[in-house]
Amino acid sequence: MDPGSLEIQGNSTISHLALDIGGSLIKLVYFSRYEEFSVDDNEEKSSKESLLVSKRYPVLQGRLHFAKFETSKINDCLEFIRRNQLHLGGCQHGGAPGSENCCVKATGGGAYKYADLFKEELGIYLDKEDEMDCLVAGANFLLKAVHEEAFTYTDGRKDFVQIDHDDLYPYLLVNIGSGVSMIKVDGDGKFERVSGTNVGGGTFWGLGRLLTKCKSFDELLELSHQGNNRVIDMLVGDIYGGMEYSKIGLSSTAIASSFGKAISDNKELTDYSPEDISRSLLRMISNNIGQISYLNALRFGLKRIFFGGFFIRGHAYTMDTISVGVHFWSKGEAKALFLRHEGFLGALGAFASYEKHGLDDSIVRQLVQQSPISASHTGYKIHGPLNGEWNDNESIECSVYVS
Ligand SMILES: Nc1ncnc2c1ncn2[C@@H]1O[C@H](COP(=O)(O)OP(=O)(O)OP(=O)(O)O)[C@@H](O)[C@H]1O
Ligand SMILES: CC(C)(CO)[C@@H](O)C(=O)NCCC(=O)O
Repeated sequence: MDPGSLEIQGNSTISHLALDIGGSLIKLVYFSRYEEFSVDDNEEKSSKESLLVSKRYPVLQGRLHFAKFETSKINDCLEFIRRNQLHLGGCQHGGAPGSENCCVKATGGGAYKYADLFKEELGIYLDKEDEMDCLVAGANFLLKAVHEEAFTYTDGRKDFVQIDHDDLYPYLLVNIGSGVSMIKVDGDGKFERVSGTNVGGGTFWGLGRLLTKCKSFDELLELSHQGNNRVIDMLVGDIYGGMEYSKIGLSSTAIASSFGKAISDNKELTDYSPEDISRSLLRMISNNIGQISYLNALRFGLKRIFFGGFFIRGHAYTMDTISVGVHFWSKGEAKALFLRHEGFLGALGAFASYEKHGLDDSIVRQLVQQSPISASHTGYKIHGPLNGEWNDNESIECSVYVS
C-alpha cells in the first residue's frame, strides 16, 4: 500500500480527501482507486476524452466521490470521515494522525473556523486553499474534464452544451451559496471577483424557515413546487387593472413588487400558505441574482454565465427563473448555464490543488472522466426534480494522471 492511501473494501484505496466548509454546507470530495497503470510518452488514449501525455505517467483509475453535510451538523461530518477513515489518506510517510504530516486540503471559511476542531477530533491539519481560487479551479475542471457538465434550461427542457476548450473564456461564474460571489474568469487561475450579493441561498433558507416553519431546506423547496407566487406578489396587472405596460416591455403577469400584495391584503402571515410564501421567496431571490448576474455580464461584455452553488439544487423553478431573467434583461444576448456538480466547485478545486499529498507523493496532473457517464452506467443522476431525486452521495468514474 502506498503512503497516503488507505485500503478499503477489497481492492479499493481512498486518497485525496478535500473539504469545502461553507456557511451552510460542508462538501467532501475524495478519490477511491481500484487500478493503477501508466501511460507512455505521447501515447494517446483511445477514449473519447483522449489526452496526449508527453511522459510516462502513472494513471490511477477509480471513482471520485461526493458527499455533503450541514455545517451546523459538523459532528456528523467528522463521524463520516472517521468511520470511513477518509482522513488517513492525507497522512504521508506513515505519519500518524496528529503529526504534522497529516494534512487535508480544505477551503471555505470553515477551513479557518474549524481548523482546531479537525485537529482535536481527527488529528489532521487543514491545509487551507483560497475559496475563490478553488471555485474557479473547480469550475474550469468540470467544464473541461467532465462530459455533459453544463446545460441550459429553457421551458422545462435542459440542453447540454458542448464546451469548446479553446473558446471557454471569458465567462462569468456565479456561485450561489449562503451568499453569492460573481467572478469573471479569464483562464486557469486568471480571474477577478467582480461582485457579490448577500441575498443568496442563506437568505432563502433563513427567511423561508422563519416564514413557513419548515424543518429542512428540501421541505422548503418542495413547498415551492405547489405554491402560486401571484397570491403574494404584486403583478403589473394588479397595478394596471389587468393590463400590461407594453411601452416599457412589462407583461401584465410580470412581478411589479415581490411580496407586494401583502401590504394591501389586510392579512396575517398565517393567512398565507407556506407553499405560496416559499414560491414567492424563491422567485424573488432567483430573480434578483439573475438580474445582478446579467448586469455584471454586461459590465464586462460576457456572453456566458455559469451558475453554481448548492442553492440551485437542479431545481426547475429556480433555474427557470434565473434563465428567464438573464434572457429577458439581456434581450437574448447572454445565456445562463448550469452545472451538474453545482455545489462541489470549491471542494473540487481544493482536490485539484493537491501537490505533495496523496498517492506516491505525487502531483495530481490531470483528472479525466473515464467515459461519458449515463445514469445506468454509474448510478449518477442529474440533481433534483429534473429527473428524479437528488442523491447526496454521488461518484464519477475517472482517472487521475499523476507525475
Ligand atoms: N440540505 C441543505 N441544507 C441547507 N441548505 C441547503 C441544503 N441544500 C441546499 N441548500 C442551499 O444551499 C446553500 C448553501 O450552498 P453552498 O453549499 O454552495 O454554500 P456555502 O459554501 O455553504 O456558503 P458560502 O460559500 O457562502 O460560505 C444554502 O444556503 C441553501 O440555500
Ligand atoms: C463571504 C463568502 C465569500 C463566503 O463564502 C460568500 O458568502 C459571499 O460571497 N457572500 C456575499 C458577500 C458580498 O459580496 O456581499
